[in-house]
Amino acid sequence: MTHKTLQDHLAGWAGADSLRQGVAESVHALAGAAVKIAELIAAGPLAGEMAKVRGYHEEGGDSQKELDAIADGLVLEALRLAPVAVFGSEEAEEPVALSPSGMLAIAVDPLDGSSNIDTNISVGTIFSILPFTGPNSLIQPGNRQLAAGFFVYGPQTSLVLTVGEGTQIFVHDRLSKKFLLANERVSIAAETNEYAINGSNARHWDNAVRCYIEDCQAGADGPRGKDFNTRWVASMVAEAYRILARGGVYLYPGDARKGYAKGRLRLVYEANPIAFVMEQADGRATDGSRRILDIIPSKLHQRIPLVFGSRGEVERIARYQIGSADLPERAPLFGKRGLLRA
Ligand SMILES: O=P(O)(O)OC[C@H]1O[C@](O)(COP(=O)(O)O)[C@@H](O)[C@@H]1O
Ligand SMILES: [Mg+2]
Ligand SMILES: [Mg+2]
Repeated sequence: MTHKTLQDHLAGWAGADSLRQGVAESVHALAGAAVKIAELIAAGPLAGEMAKVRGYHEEGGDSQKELDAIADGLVLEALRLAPVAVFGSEEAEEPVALSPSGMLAIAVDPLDGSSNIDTNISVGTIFSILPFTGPNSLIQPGNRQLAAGFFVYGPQTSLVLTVGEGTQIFVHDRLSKKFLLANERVSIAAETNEYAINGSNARHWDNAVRCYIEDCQAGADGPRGKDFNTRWVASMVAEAYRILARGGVYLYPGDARKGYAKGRLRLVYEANPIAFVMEQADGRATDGSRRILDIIPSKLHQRIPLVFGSRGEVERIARYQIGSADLPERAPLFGKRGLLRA
């Protein structure tokens, strides 16, 4: 069986359109960097002390691992050769100006799930490609994205990509050294019985999240009338890939811990690209109630509560948020606070 290459797929999409050709070039540049990152991850401890903490992000205080910084450098180096005017990264406080004639702005999480790189689980690189519109190009709403996606460094090195015409999955073929099309039209089941959330934060959740999870956990004996499975890899790209493959819902809500009022994830280079991929695969992504892609970012490293995955479940969670009338058994429990804490 022959598989279409990423090259052919993007060339067909871009045609003679120069903006699209720029997007295609950028995706190829990202793919080149991803293959190098995948090699380092596959070498694990043989590649050196990649999991060593080398510092803390100024914004938010999360730790930065050696490999976070190396991945960031590889992505930046690759994008210098693409028509990119400005590059924003989780690993750099400020955006970096690249080609003065570039027509694109690209925001990246070079290594998502990096707190797990020493545990041999799947991690990845997330990217969002926007048109360059001037100094604020990186903080356009997600609905302006031209393309977005993520690479997963797991048993397979995969690329999940959308250019706004559905979501496709490519797998890196080690023999031909090319990304080959494995799924041309990903479609997430609307209904699911799997949810992913870090349950250790339960005591910090607000009423809406607590009620939703309690109802799932009550299973066939509760208001949902069916049993649920919990899944939590603590690597969003791995969760997103699983949801694309077999449905499910992921939640990282805001909670009462210090610094977590808006959750943990970043709007510009985590939530927006994941939301674009999800919607193009018939799924949904919200901050609990609002569509992620319509939120206007205020700054590059802004956090946002994030819920994504199977459409029916994401929509149901929004109804818990507002204590909607079609959840009568739960409505009286809804207190003052929703997923979006002020
Ligand atoms: O450790 P926690 O709080 O459960 O958070 C896990 C989440 O944080 C992330 O690791 C955030 O991404 P980074 O690794 O890029 O900081 C997600 O991949 C994951 O879902
Ligand atoms: Mg991340
Ligand atoms: Mg990261």
